[in-house]
Parts: sequence; C-alpha cells; structure tokens
Amino acid sequence: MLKVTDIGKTYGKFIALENINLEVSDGEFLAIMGPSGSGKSTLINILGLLDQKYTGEYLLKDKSYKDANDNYLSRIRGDQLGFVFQNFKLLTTYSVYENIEVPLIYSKQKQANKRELIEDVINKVGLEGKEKNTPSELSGGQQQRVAIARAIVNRPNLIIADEPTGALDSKTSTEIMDIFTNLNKAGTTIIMVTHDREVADYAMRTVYIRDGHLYNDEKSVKK
Ligand SMILES: Nc1ncnc2c1ncn2[C@@H]1O[C@H](COP(=O)(O)OP(=O)(O)OP(=O)(O)O)[C@@H](O)[C@H]1O
Repeated sequence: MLKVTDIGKTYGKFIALENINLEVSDGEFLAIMGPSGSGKSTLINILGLLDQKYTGEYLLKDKSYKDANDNYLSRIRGDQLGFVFQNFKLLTTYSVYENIEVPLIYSKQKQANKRELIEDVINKVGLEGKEKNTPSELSGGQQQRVAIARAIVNRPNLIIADEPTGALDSKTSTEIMDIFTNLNKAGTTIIMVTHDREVADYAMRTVYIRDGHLYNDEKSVKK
C-alpha cells in the first residue's frame, strides 16, 4: 500500500521526524503510538498527502505525490483516502446524510447511486434513523460513526485515523473499534494513531514514535 524511505521533516531548526522507514501492506491495520509531541501527526499528515514538505521518499501505491499540485492532490485524497479525527470535524449545520454526502459532491455518479452508497455506509456504522439529525443532536460515538461513514463512502484504499477514540468513553471506543475491525476484515487498510494501548491492541501491528524516530517495538525505543 505504501512505502516510506528515510523521511525527515523539520520546522525551522526543530527536527520533527528523522530517518523514518515504514512499509504498510494492503489490508494491514497499523497502530502508531508515542507520547505527545513525538511526531505522530506530522507523520500521518505526510502519509495522508496533507504535507509535501519533507525529505526522503513516500510512495503511495508505488507513486510519489511530492511534486503534485493542490488540485490533483485533493482529488487523490478524495478518491483513495478516508480521514477520521479525534474531534470528528463534521459540518455542524449539515445533517448526518449531508455530511456523509460531502465526499461524493464531485463524484460523477448518478444521484440514485450516491443515495445507495450513503445508505449502505449508514447501515454499516449503525446510524439508521439518524439521517436527518444534525451533529449536535448526536452523542460523541454517533458523531464519530458519521465521520467514519463519511471517510468510507468513497470506498478508499486507506483510512487514516488520528486518535479516533480520543474523545470517547471506553464502551463507545470499543464500538468504534469494532467498526474499524470490520472494515479492516473487509479489506480496508487502516493506519491509526492512538495513545491508548487497548485501542492499539485492535491493530495487527504497532509501531512507536519517540522524538521523531520510529521504532518497531516498544523495547527498542531509546530513552
Ligand atoms: N507548524 C509547526 N511549527 C513548529 N513546530 C511544529 C509544528 N507542528 C508541529 N511542530 C512540532 O513538532 C513536534 C511533533 O508534533 P506532532 O503534532 O507531530 O506531535 P504528535 O506526536 O502528533 O503529538 P500529540 O500526540 O500531542 O498530537 C512537536 O514538538 C511540535 O511542537
């Protein structure tokens, strides 16, 4: 799915990432753990094609987007990637249905097909009956379900989730992780940042970041 070779990233003189190497296979479910400020968001911004200012090489499906223009990048992000964030990032004045429809606005599919895709993901995340509600009328867990539905409606190859359970209680977190597990079982590759060991345990593999360096297992993390 993707290959990162010797990636580095600096903010002025500050080294945020150094010598990062990482390969993620199709169908993998990877967790990235690490303390606050260690570089997790910086790394997934690069993986999610939200940041092109890095050194080294990043190939997504064997292709580099380092020199791609903004329009092209937005299209690739829309076609291939789905994003889920800690604070949901839903449009507050839109209904559940309309939020999920957003990624399909530029899609050339017919209206009836779009409706079918949206209804399908609403069922997948268990939000039947909430289509007309706005986010403020939903619980945190339900809002995250909307965000997941929006992330998967375009059937992306890769889901990037940044602390998807960070704002949720443990029972709701389990429900959200069950949704991710089912998506992964159905073939979607997932990369998830989390602080929570129990949440990371849902993934097949965990890597650790500390001070901008990536480690494959916790024992090798240099203190
Ligand atoms: N735009 C920026 N300018 C300067 N420094 C930055 C910028 N963005 C991030 N940093 C620094 O880079 C380091 C890594 O930040 P990053 O957001 O990737 O950490 P993180 O592991 O995601 O943290 P958290 O778990 O708290 O979200 C931090 O020390 C941060 O202060």
